[in-house]
Amino acid sequence: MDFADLSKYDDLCSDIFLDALYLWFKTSKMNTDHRRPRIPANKVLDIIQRRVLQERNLNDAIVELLEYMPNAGYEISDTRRYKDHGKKVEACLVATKNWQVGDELRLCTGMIANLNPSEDAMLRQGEKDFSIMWSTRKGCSCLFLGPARFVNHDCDSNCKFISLGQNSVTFKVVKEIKCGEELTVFYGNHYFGENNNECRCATCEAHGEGYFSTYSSMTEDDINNTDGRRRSSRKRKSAIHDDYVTDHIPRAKRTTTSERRNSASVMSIDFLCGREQEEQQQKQQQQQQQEEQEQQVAQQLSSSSPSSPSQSLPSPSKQTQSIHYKPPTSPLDLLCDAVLDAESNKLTVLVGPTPNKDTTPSAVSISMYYQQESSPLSDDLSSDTKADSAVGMSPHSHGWKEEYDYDEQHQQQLQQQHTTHREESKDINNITIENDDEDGLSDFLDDQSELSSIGSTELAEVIWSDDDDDYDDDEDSLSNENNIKGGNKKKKTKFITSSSTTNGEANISNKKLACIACKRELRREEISEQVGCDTSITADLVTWTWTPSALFTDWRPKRCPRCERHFTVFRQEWPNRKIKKKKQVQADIKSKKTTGKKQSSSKKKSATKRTAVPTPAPLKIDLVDVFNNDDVFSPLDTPLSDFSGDEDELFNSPL
Ligand SMILES: C[S@@+](CC[C@H](N)C(=O)[O-])C[C@H]1O[C@@H](n2cnc3c(N)ncnc32)[C@H](O)[C@@H]1O
Repeated sequence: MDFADLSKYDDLCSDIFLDALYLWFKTSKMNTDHRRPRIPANKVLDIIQRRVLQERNLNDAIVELLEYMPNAGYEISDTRRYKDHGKKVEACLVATKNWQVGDELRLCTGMIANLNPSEDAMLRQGEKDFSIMWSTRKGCSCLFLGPARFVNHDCDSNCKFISLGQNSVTFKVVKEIKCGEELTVFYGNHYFGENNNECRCATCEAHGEGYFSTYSSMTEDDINNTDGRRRSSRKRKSAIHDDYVTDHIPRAKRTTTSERRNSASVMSIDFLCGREQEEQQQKQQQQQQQEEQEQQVAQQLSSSSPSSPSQSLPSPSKQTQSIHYKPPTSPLDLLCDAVLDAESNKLTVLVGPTPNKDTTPSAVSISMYYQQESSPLSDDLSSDTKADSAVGMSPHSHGWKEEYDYDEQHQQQLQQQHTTHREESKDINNITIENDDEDGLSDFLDDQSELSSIGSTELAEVIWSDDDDDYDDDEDSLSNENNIKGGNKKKKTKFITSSSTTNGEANISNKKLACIACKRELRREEISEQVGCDTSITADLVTWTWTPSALFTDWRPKRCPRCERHFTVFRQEWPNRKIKKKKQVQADIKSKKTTGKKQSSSKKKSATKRTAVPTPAPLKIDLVDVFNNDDVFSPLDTPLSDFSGDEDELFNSPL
């Protein structure tokens, strides 16, 4: 991919998937003439449906989609730290889970395209040099785009760049990161002026350095030239370019002025090139040379043809700020192109109890996340309900998994899956869908995602109570059976995980909805207010962060009132489902009552606390079928929340 393509794709994808659907401001664009494609979200869905689902041509676009997902362990968020004294908002990367040293953010990648000197100059002229790296090895500047390009610099960063295959970059965690913290890398020693004295990172602020240092660090000229105010980082950068001595330039090639300039003001990617990748880099260089030769030949050929479109294109030096070297392509084509070029594949959505191993790691799951009571749940695989479609490739077990002690047998099973998965994906150093894995998505699943992505939608049991506000009752002390039997009208929602029901024993726990990021519990009234629904159906609400899965639904994301960063509350897909489950549970309770007399007294005691519910078969919805089947629902026309079709057909049909 050359830099022009990369720029266009990045502009397009940021526009569609970030600006239009997620952020409330526009992210910076490489092409100043970039216009938001007049493709409504439905159209995007349509494209995905036709090109990806029907034609079954998945490719790196799916990877791109997954990369933009929050449960990759990060999300693209907003910050006012870095520009215009907090007046201008910029993008940043924020962790959506805890990360540990050594973890790799495999779903936060950036692509690098080489820049030739004129392209480089053009970008600088148009002040589009906010994401340029210098590669000593390649001896050229590189354009760095993709989700990873939103990483900001910190002088004591918590991540570092690492190479992820050819021309792809990701991050390795070098300092423990807590959920909600910004992900940062170290760009270089002089990226923000000499010795980064215009750096506005949190570390500089804490130590009174960089931009936050006293004016004593400014030269008299600086003060005179700026009426006592600091020059902008960019002005300062250019002002000091020529003052640089080579000693200031870390590891960059120190030959020409322009190269020194590059080195001073761009991120260095030297450290991406570990020794173990030497060979790969050489191959890369060879391939690059070959490509360049091919390009030259192609250029010669095209210039010999008068009708050639490339001839009408302006030379880079005549370009203004746009990066269109190629004949304009419609955004639709761009998106389609990005979506094509992959092996035939099938995207499956699982909605239902924890599927067995055979169905697992490949699925993109619509699942839910409920925050547990603070007491550990020994009998409940609460983690089954974590919202996810893809998560990071953390080599460690941590995060929620640490917090909850769950079914041992299930844990072993999952660990085994994880090991198998790890072995299968050991050699993969690039995020591509290219393994033998049936759905090709297992690479995106780790010890967490295997649990969460395959996670079950729990069986919801509703119990009615007189005290609607009593949200904090100890559910363990409650018996569903007793509550119903005793005519207690307090409404309680109990969730019975499939993992527990496999033991023939229903483990029940009352769960609260909470923001995934800030963990703030959301009260039903609040949720009702947010989603505009009656409090009586808040049991159907689930917490989500933004995910492409939401593209396939009509869920309306809302921001968490506290952290104001995460889209939190959505309607469940099929609100009426609860009623079915309730009936089912009641029926089970009834049948249990008749057989209950036969139970031993100890078993009786246990039966009053827990209700065994047969595990329904997991509902696998082939998106192709779903999208094609108007009888089920059409995500393009009918909001899922309005779905009033035959649920029995949906939930009880054989898979
Ligand atoms: C690779 S981009 C990072 C993403 C950027 N925030 C955005 O919204 O596009 C680099 C730009 O981020 C800003 N930036 C990142 N770290 C910074 C820091 N420590 N101090 C000042 N500006 C910073 C500068 O504007 C810089 O040109």
